[in-house]
Amino acid sequence: MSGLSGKVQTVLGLVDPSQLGRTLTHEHLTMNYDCCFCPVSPGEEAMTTAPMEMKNVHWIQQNPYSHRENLVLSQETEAVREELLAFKKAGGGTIVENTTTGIARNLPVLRQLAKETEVHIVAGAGYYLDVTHSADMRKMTVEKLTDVIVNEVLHGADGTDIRCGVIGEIGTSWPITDSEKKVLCAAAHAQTQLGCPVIIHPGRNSAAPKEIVRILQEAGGDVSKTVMSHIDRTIYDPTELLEFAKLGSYIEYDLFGVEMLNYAFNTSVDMPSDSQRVQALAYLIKEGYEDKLVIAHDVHTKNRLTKYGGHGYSHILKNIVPKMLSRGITQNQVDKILIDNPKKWLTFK
Ligand SMILES: CC(=O)NCCS(=O)(=O)O
Repeated sequence: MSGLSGKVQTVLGLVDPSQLGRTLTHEHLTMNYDCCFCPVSPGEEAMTTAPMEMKNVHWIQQNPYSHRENLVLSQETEAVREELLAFKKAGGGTIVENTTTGIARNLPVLRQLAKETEVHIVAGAGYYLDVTHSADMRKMTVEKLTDVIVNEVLHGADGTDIRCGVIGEIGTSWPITDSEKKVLCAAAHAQTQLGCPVIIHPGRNSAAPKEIVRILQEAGGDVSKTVMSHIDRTIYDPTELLEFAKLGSYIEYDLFGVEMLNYAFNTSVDMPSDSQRVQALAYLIKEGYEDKLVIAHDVHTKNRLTKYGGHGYSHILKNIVPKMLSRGITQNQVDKILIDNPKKWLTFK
C-alpha cells in the first residue's frame, strides 16, 4: 500500500477522515459535456442556442443535453464558488469532484475553489467515456494506463502537482467498449497498488453494473471500495436491485434534483423523481444495505445551478434530508449515508 494509508486525499493535501463531515460523493464543479450533445427533433433546432433566460428554463430543464451553452459548466466558476459557500453554510463538508480526462478536468480551479470556500474537494483520476478517448490513449496498454492513473494519485495530474484522491468517474458505455474495458482493468490494478477508492459511471442498461463488477473483480479490484454511480437511471426492478446490492459495491443515487419526463440518453426508461429516489433508499435500508448507500446531485450542466433556476449543491441537505426523515429513515441512517459511508469509502487502505 502507499503512504496514504488511513488518510483522505483532497486537492489541498491529505486530511484525517474525521474532517470530512457531510459528503456528496458525485458532483462536478467545472467540466464540459459537449461530448454528449443530443440533437433535437426537427423544428426545435433554434432552442439549442436559445439564451439561458427565464422563459427558456423549463425547456432546458427538460432537454438539458440539447442546449449547447448548458453543457459548459466550466464557464460558471463564480456561481459555483457561491454555491459551495451556501453548501458549507447548510452544513456540508466535502465534495467528490468526479471530472476525469475527456470532460475538461481543471485541477487548478478545484484547488482555488477549495482554498476560497474551505470545502474539502476530492478530485478524480482516470478516463471518461469511450467517445472522449484520444487516439494516443487508445494505443496505451493496460500497464501504461495503470501508470498514468497511479501517477495522478501519487504525484499530480494534467501537468500539475495536484493529486487525485479517487479513481473515477471511470466512464463506460453499453455495451462496454474494448477501450473502456482496458481502463476498468487499469483502474482495478491501480486500486490494488494504492488501496484507494474507485467510482464508476455505468452504461444505461440494468446489466451494466453487474458486468462492470465482474471485470473489476477479475482484474483484482476491491469492489467493497468501489461506488457504482447513477443507479437511479440504471436499475429499476427491485429484484435486480437486490441482486446487484449483494455484489458488495457502494450503491449511489446521485441524480437528486433531476425531475425530467423524457430521458434523452435512454427514452425507454422513466427517470425517477426525488420522491422515488427516497423510496429506493428506504427500500435498500429495509433490506439491510444502509452501510452501502451514498448520495449526490451529479451537477454537470448549468441548469442545475441556482443561478439558472436549478436546485444547486445544497438541495440534498436542505430538502432531501427532511424528506428522508419524514419517510421513516432515521437520523442515524442519514448520517451513515452522508458521513460514515463516504468517509469509509474515501479513506485509503
Ligand atoms: C457527467 C455524467 O456522466 N453524468 C451522468 C449523466 S447520466 O444521465 O446519468 O448518464
